[in-house]
Amino acid sequence: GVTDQDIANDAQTPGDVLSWGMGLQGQRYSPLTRINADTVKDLVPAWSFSYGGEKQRGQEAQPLIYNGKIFVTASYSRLFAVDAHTGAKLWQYDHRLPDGILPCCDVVNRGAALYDNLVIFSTLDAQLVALDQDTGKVVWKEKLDDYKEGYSNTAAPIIVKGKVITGVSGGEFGVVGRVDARDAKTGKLVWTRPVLEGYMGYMVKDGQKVENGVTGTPGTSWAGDMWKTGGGATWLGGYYDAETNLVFIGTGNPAPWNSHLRPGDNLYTASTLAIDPDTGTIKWHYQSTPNDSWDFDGVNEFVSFDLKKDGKVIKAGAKADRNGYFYVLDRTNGQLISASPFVTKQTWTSGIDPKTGRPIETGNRPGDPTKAADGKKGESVFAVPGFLGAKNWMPMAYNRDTGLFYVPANEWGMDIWNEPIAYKKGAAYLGAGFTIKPLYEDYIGALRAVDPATGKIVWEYKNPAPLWGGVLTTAGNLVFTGTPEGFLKAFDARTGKEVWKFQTGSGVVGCPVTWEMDGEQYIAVPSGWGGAVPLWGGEVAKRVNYLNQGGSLWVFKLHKA
Ligand SMILES: O=C(O)c1cc(C(=O)O)c2c(n1)C(=O)C(=O)c1cc(C(=O)O)[nH]c1-2
Ligand SMILES: [Ca+2]
Repeated sequence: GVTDQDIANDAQTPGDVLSWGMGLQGQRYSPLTRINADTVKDLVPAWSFSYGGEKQRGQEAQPLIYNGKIFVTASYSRLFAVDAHTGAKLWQYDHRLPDGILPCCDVVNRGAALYDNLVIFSTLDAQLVALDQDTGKVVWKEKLDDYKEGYSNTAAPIIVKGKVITGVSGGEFGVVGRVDARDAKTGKLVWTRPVLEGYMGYMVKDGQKVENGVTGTPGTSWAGDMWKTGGGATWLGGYYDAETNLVFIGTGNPAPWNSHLRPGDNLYTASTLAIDPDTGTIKWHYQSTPNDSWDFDGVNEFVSFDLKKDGKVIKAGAKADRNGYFYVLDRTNGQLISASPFVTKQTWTSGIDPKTGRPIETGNRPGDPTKAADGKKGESVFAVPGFLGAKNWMPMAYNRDTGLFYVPANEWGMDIWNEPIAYKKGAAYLGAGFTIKPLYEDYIGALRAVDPATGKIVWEYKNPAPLWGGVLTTAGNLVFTGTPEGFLKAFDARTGKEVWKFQTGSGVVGCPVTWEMDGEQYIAVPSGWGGAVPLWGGEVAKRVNYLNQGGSLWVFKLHKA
């Protein structure tokens, strides 16, 4: 079975892919070189596997590879085990979902975690399920929270020292964002850490709840009782860095979207948190969007890397935030090193104050509805980025050879206005209306190579439709990502030149991975258009809706002459 040591070594062992991020730091970098910028022209399909059924929605997952098997999750909380050599189905698990689930942004799932002989994934009705890797039978199942209150789960769990670490979705329903650690073999809770100031966390000792401290004093960052239903969903899960022994997890938007109802910074929403995996203590936090008024959310992944600057090596981490800034922080203490825009336009700040780390706002916020003539609709403003973000959930990759981050970015803005809203359990809690708008005729998506030492964009690839898939980079000087137009594409990691593409038959919003098996290198990526763009993208979505939906897993290898 998969051990803690195997998981700790994941990034260095190209024969398997055991964790979300292809290694717990989340660099999505493979040392493999057989498929490289020269040979990639000979990359051809080895096989493809259809997910079947009528449940054809966004396939955002990152496959896992272990022991000749591929474990891949699919829309509607399904999980397939497939023979990595032949593409034959080994087994399939269909989670029985109740009618009343409340996912905000499509019925997606981003992947599983492997531990011992288990494959563990979370479901849209906010459960965590552990299956036997050989049979697909349920070994344990735990309720994370109540789906009727708006809790759901779309993220891949991670395993840190025998514990399975999860977040929750539901920021659009006023849930309480939190991080949980459970014993990966049994599913039993070890600790829980709410991420809204005011809430108490606790550990479980001998079956008893032992409180382990409040998260802060809400009075200073939240108005009144607003913190109690304040969102901050941890909906993308986290990464872990062994050098600092910290779990890095992003927190989403404060609830409701209407920021006039919750004056203050609203800690710890729209932040990066560093959490001690042994106790659940928050060691540091960095809030990128205080009092978020645009659904900039901030859940984006924080990727650990060694920053080489002025002849020194700094233990750093980087985050391409939905708010348009590429942040580099000292990952030992959360101090800001740099923040640079990675999109061409943003309207909400004139920059990030390097001393305080806070945004310098321009006042480009939707107006207060209580100040409007009719008391119902506040002044509408045009704001950039749009609420789907300069970058959404789709994970970037870091290449240790080029020293560059590859960021799947989008260029769009929105008209946004605020409306009155009151909290009601299980109902949408926005208090805002919006229309997303493209900025440019010829592209929305842009894959950008960002130099973390300077913040400069070294190259870019422009895509007509928004980019919505994860990124993979390799020592073969390659970067892979998918497009809603149906392609998996490969780029030269140094120049950005497109060197290969393949049409998969539906939009690619999944996360590609690579591994080595019997002396050959393979690439796998799920295909299947969906996610938030077709649901919320308005006129933007029309730019892409020429491909059918449909779920499948594509696997490629080099053609032998
Ligand atoms: O606040 C939340 O709880 C939450 C959850 C999710 C999710 O679980 O997928 C998304 C969002 N917010 C969100 O704001 C968003 O833009 C989004 C896009 C997607 C997607 O899978 O395409 N999910 C989500
Ligand atoms: Ca959200």
